Amino acid sequence: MTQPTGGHGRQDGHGHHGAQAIDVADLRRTYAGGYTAVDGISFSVARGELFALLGTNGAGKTSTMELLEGLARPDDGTVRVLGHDPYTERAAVRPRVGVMLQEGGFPSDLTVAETVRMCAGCTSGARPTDEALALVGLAKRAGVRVKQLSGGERRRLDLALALLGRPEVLFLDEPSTGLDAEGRRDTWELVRELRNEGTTVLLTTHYLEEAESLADRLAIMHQGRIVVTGTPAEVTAARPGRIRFTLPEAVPAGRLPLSLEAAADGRRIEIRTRRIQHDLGELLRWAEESNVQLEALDARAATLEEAFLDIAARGEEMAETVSAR
Ligand SMILES: Nc1ncnc2c1ncn2[C@@H]1O[C@H](COP(=O)(O)OP(=O)(O)OP(=O)(O)O)[C@@H](O)[C@H]1O
Repeated sequence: MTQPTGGHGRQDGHGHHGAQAIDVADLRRTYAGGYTAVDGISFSVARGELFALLGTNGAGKTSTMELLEGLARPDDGTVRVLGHDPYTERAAVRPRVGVMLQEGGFPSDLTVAETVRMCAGCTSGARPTDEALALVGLAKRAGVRVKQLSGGERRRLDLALALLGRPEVLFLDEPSTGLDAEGRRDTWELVRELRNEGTTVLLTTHYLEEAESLADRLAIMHQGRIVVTGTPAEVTAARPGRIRFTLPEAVPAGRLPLSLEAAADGRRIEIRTRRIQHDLGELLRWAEESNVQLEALDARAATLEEAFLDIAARGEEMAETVSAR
C-alpha cells in the first residue's frame, strides 16, 4: 500500500477547533420489538484520536455506529459528530465523514475501477480512482469485476470508498474481518497513517490485538452498555497479572510464602496478582533463600484479551461496580 496523501491535517475550517470530533451522551436505541440494543452510553473521541469500540456479539457496537453515522435516530441521548447532529444535520456532517459498513453492497457487475469512479462522482473533492485503489493495495485489480473479488479484496474496496472524500472522521465497522494476516497488517498500517495525518477514527473490531496495537483509547461494550473505557494500558492495568512456574518434586506447594495467593495444580503453580512486581520479588527471594529451582517461570501483565473475556463472563456485575464509582 502507498501512503495516503493530501490529508486535511488537523485544521478545521468550520470553527470547532479543539472540540471533540465525536461526543456521545446517554445514548439509547431501542428496536421495534422493544429490545434495547444501546442502553445509555456516553463517550467522546478527540480530534485525531483512534478509538476502538469492542464488545461481545450483539453488544450493540453496530447499533451505536449507525447512530453516529446518522443512519438512525437515537431514542434518547445526544450524538455530535464534528459539532453537529449526524441525523438532523446530515448535510453538514456527511461530506466530512467516511463510512465503511460491515457489509458494503455494491453492484457486482461493475469493475473495481468503475465502482470507485461511480462513488467518486457523488463525492466532492474525491481522490483520483488510482490513488484510492493504491491506498488499499487494489491498483492491480482495477479492471476486475467486483463479483470476482475475494472477500478480503471486497473489504479493501469498501475501505477505498470510505476514504474517497478524504474524510475528517472515519467510521470503520470491522475493517479487517475476512482479511488474511498480511492484509490485516496493511490495513493497520494505512489506518495508522490516516490517524497520523489527523483523521479521527472510530473502529469496531473482534481482533483484540488490533485494538491493542491501534487504539489510543477504547471502550468495551456488553449488553448495550460500556463496561470499561480507557487506553489499552489502563484497561488491562485493572486486571491481575499472572505468574506461573513448576515446583521441584521435593518441594510441596505448602512451603510457598503464605502472602502469595497461589493456586496449585500438582506441581504447576499459578499466582494471579495485581502487584506483579512485588509478588514476583517475594517469590524470587524465597526461591533464592530456600535454594529452590523454579522451572518454566513466566510472569506477565494481563492482556486485552483477558480483560475482554473477563468482561464477557462477568459483564453485568462489572457494569454495576464501574457505574457505582
Ligand atoms: N433491526 C433490528 N431489529 C431488532 N433487533 C436488532 C436489530 N439490529 C440489531 N438488533 C439487536 O440488537 C443487538 C445489538 O446488535 P448489534 O449489531 O448492534 O451488535 P454488535 O455489537 O455490532 O454485534 P456483532 O459483534 O455481532 O456485530 C443484538 O441483540 C441484535 O439482535
